Amino acid sequence: MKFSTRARPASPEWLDRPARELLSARLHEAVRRARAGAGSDRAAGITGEVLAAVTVRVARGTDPAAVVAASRQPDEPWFALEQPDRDGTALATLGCVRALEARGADRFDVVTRSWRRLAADAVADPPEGPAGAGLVAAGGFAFAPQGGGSPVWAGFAPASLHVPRISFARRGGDVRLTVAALATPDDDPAQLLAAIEQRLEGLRAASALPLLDPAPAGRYEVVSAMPPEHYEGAVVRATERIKAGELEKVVLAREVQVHAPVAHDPGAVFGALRDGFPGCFVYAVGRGASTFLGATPELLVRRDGERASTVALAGSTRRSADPAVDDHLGEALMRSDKDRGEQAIVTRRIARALRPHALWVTAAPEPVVVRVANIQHLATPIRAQLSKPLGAIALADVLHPTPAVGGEPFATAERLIPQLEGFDRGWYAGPVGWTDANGDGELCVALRCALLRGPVAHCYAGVGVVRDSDPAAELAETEIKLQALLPVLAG
Ligand SMILES: C=C(O[C@@H]1C=C(C(=O)O)C=C[C@H]1O)C(=O)O
Repeated sequence: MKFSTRARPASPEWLDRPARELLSARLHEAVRRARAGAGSDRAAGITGEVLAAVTVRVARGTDPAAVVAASRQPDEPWFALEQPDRDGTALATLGCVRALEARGADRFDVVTRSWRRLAADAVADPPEGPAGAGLVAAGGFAFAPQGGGSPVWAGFAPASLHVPRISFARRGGDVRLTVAALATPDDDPAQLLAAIEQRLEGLRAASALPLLDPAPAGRYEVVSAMPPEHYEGAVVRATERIKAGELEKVVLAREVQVHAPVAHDPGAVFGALRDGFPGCFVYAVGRGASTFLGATPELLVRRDGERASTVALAGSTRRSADPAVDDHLGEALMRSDKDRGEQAIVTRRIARALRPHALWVTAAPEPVVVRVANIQHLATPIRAQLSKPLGAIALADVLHPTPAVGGEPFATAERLIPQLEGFDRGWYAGPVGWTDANGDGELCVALRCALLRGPVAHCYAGVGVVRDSDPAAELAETEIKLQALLPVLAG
């Protein structure tokens, strides 16, 4: 018997020869521009840093998150955002050639300006194909301007977008790979190319994410960071402030931790979330050894040219395995004055925030019931035609935080939230997503989430507190929301 001795390549050749030549030419051009820029006016924003990238089509079956999870080196930054039910829409990135970070009230503005400058100067293909194909900046923002200062959130700056080394964007069967480098005046284009090629050689063409351990050994412990009575007490105090006329609504959250006998596996958790919540935005942001991930039903904003879309999501009830009971729960939610009121506060504020930037803003006259595996919500889709060239990150700045996660009026809620909750929200309820070189992009609200740090997972869930909120019912609602993550994390 004769066996073929021809060695099969371990990985596909990600860039063919013409793509390599194009990349090489772009790297030369980027270094040339970086040198020219370094000698010119820094005050005009010319910094001597120029991005170069090339985008190619790759095999239809390529699974962006699976390739990234399988190829990630220890502590290499990564990002994934996927909505399986929306035609397999996915963006997954690996590495970082340039981090855009900021803190404080103008953090959205600071990273927007840096990104615009880099994107405008870049030597790259214009965005084309699936959303997110081409050069992007991906990452997220803390809930509060200085949020994430506590040690558990180390690595998660209040604003942190990365321009990745490698990114995959997919829609349907169309998958694109973008590879990027940052050229500075002292760089050698040949070395920049060699670094990219070396990283591409280490990419593994995985077609599935790892599975969760079906029979984990050892003890898992689920603990409230603070006793549940602390949360009920916070709800009581919030309703008192609302009745005193200080504010209409405030969202209060709590933290629950899962202590596992071994380190949580972010790739496997991401895989379980996308299987269990295919209609949600399933996201992951890896910084150092930590990963912040979740499956959220809430879009903060999608910007596509002059169109902006968002959704006002508020008002929640549980689901039932019995379809008749499930429908009944949904109908009761639609008829609940408390939930409709909570929802209307969010819709009104979003429309008001968008109006100064739009030719028109439309909100559906009535909310609809949106169902995900563990919970149902009231949702009002909202669309706007922009009258100003605001990009996705600037729009996130206009909208964040909506009263779905903050309160109304926010100036009052902003002071009350840390006082009553008593912990650092970090990136919980902040925007997570990406923007491209045109300013298009998508950001979701990071809910139903966990911060994975080795064997400990920090999970967060909150509810909107209004005048007639019942503390026990609100505590129960946090438990329903936590059911997105706890079964996946707790072995
Ligand atoms: C704050 C959270 O969820 C938000 C609050 C909701 C509510 O109070 O009904 C519903 C959806 C979300 O906008 C959370 O999941 O932690």
